[in-house]
Amino acid sequence: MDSIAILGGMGYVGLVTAVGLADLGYKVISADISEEKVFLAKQGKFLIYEDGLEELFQKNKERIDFTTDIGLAVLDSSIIFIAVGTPPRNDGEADLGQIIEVAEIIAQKLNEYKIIVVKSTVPIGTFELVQDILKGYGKVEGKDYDLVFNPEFLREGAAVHDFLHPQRTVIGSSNQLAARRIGELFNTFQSPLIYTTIINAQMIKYGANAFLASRVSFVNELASICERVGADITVVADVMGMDERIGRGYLQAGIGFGGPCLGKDLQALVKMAELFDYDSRLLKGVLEKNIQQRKSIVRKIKRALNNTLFHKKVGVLGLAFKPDTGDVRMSPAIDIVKELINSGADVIAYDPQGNKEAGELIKELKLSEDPYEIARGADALAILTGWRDFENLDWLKIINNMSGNVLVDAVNLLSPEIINEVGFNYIGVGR
Ligand SMILES: NC(=O)C1=CN([C@@H]2O[C@H](COP(=O)(O)OP(=O)(O)OC[C@H]3O[C@@H](n4cnc5c(N)ncnc54)[C@H](O)[C@@H]3O)[C@@H](O)[C@H]2O)C=CC1
Ligand SMILES: O=C(O)[C@H]1O[C@H](OP(=O)(O)OP(=O)(O)OC[C@H]2O[C@@H](n3ccc(=O)[nH]c3=O)[C@H](O)[C@@H]2O)[C@H](O)[C@@H](O)[C@@H]1O
Repeated sequence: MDSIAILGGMGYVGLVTAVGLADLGYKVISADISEEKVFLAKQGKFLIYEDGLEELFQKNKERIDFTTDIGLAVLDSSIIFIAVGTPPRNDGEADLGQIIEVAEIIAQKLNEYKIIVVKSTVPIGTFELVQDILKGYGKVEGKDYDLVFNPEFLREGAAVHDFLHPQRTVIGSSNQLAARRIGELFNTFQSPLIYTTIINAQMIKYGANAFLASRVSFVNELASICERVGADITVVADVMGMDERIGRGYLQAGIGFGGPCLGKDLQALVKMAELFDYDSRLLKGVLEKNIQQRKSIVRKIKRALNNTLFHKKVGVLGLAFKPDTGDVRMSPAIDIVKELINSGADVIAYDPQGNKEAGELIKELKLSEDPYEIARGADALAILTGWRDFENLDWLKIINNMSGNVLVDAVNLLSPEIINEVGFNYIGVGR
């Protein structure tokens, strides 16, 4: 049976892939440069929280090893998955530094034929770069190694579920045999296995994320129009989604898309298009609308407070980029909080899971572990993440703690009728 190395094995994708492949019965070596993450993992502790991950790990732990020795992981495996990060550079292009680092180590340590599977989201040109690195060490494609792209479609917060129940598995390669061997790893899943070229697989991954982002910006654009004409976007989007051709997903208007992926991949796609002489004005518009959306939330809060944020006390509920995760990376809430603070507001925030990470990002941000505490003396409250728990807060107790009555619900979580009845001045998005 194949033994599998996962490089970047302590990241969101790497760890879930490692645990998931172990659950499919494979022996896995999860290798990562982060000494801290590997040290904790050896004790069965992980820095990321994903529903079901710990249980799945406990069930399969005899099949998983953790190491910081990337070279050893390469030597000891017949299939190498690369799941390192591809963060955005300042200009929006994907930073391939981590990919280059691991490709160099693979090239140095490759001792016999292995299949190298890239799981990270990587732009066109990356596979040629990896081939060049391997060639530089005298490694010959087809003899010493073959390359496969197996893009990942999991969502944070539902990562284990998405790994175990993929809607499709995409295998891109120019080598049929290598592609089939990787496809076989996943052949217990009921979903379709798609074999295609590497370039198609790359465009499938970027296309999927760009389309999800476009839906979000599209519904936010409609919301902006609804707001002005006096319609309710929640009703409009709900009924639009009943048409099977449109579908219900990603039609929730609100604060805009955030997180480490949709925005990054959309920017990378725009840059990639530019490198191939195409100016994608449509996709640039999607990004622009997303930035506008965040600004419009700040404007709503300001307007409701007589057009000034200076010395106004604003309580913030939610910092994570979406509910069910503590991840605040590229969270719209973080940008909004920074803008409020820069405009002179006194901000205190609460997130069920993201407080610690947010505090590291915004040093001057006051945090509380108690949602009622942030309302104390507040002129306005803003809901910036759609945590379901917020729906069940005692809103009467909250308004009694406040000095004002403004509630900006940037994620359209609450029912305006119920909340207004409590005495709030409810302000949603597109309704
Ligand atoms: N987070 C997500 O939900 C999804 C991410 N992706 C893609 O998967 C890739 C990984 O994303 P995440 O898991 O979120 O990133 P991450 O930042 O959580 O994990 C990357 C891991 O790689 C490690 N690393 C960095 N340099 C290394 C090196 N030279 N050798 C070994 N390990 C190294 C880091 O310590 C870290 O643990 C990205 O390309 C991303 O776009 C794709 C689908 C979903
Ligand atoms: O490539 C990736 O990294 C992943 O990116 C997204 O997953 P994720 O970033 O975890 O989050 P989503 O659940 O897709 O949400 C993205 C953002 O859109 C926002 N959103 C989503 C849906 C919606 O209707 N409205 C809306 O504003 C969310 O609040 C969040 O900020 C994709 O959904 C995954 O398929 C993909 O694998």
